[in-house]
Amino acid sequence: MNDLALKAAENLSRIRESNPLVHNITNYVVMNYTANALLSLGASPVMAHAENEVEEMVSFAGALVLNIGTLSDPWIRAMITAGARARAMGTPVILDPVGSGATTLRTRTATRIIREAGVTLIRGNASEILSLQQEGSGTRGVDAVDTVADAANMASDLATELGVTIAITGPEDIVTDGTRTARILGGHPLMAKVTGTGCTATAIAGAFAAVDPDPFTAACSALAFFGLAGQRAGEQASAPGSFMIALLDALYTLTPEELKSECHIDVLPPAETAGETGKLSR
Ligand SMILES: Nc1ncnc2c1ncn2[C@@H]1O[C@H](COP(=O)(O)OP(=O)(O)OP(=O)(O)O)[C@@H](O)[C@H]1O
Ligand SMILES: Cc1ncsc1CCO
Ligand SMILES: [Mg+2]
Repeated sequence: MNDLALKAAENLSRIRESNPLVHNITNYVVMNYTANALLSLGASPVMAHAENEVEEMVSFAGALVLNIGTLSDPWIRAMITAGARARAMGTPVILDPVGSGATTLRTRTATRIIREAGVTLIRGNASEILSLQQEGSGTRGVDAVDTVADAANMASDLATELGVTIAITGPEDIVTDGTRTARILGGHPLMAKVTGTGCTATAIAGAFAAVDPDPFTAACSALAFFGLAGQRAGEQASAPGSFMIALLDALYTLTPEELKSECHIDVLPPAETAGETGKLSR
């Protein structure tokens, strides 16, 4: 057990005690599941995307989650407006750049939100994160076509350049703020067979950011918690439908004590990051 595991347990307790409101401007595909995931975890979700409502809503939220999964122009304006208000209030803003790299609209919107909406934490799969630096990345849709190791090699520099924390998910997860880097293990292959588990990881990161002012430790805590819940769900269910339900249940039943003793978070040395086959130099 290390300090990050202790912090994860403390953050989970804080969420369950304080029930933070998480304002989500998210996609149609995952709205219901992510709202249920936040409720199971112990947070309070609200989905609100009307341009003339988001400033008021975000003003009493503990965190704002922006997800570009099903974009349209009014939603983009709402995300920028909500982000600006969150930034002015010092409220954490978490971005999920769903499908960034697949189309020009997605890539441009993701980078615009990062510039204009006060983003503190970005959570995406490897291809989405790579696209934030490389024009013309090979993403075809919302699923990753690159490995976590590919993206981890550049994420630390990108985090420094953008002044944000970056979380890359996949079979293993990497979190970096440019100075500190951690690897989180856990989860289950069925997580990639249920749509929106990445969006759910991002929403959960919103709940942790609402109780932890350090986006790096908030992201490590959230992914360690979600990874352990995925592992538990995989022990209960062997196919995607029942896995979805088992995952929601695991978010509800996992205790801070279990998280502290069973989660897998490794702090990586400054000059190294991890790949699926071992350590890679940055
Ligand atoms: N093969 C795997 N083994 C273990 N955990 C996994 C695996 N694939 C994904 N995960 C976990 O699933 C969650 C979602 O990660 P993923 O990278 O698939 O997101 P995503 O591609 O953005 O998903 P979506 O777009 O469907 O929301 C993360 O918590 C990650 O750790
Ligand atoms: C499948 C899909 N398409 C747009 S958003 C989304 C949910 C997973 O990212
Ligand atoms: Mg995604």
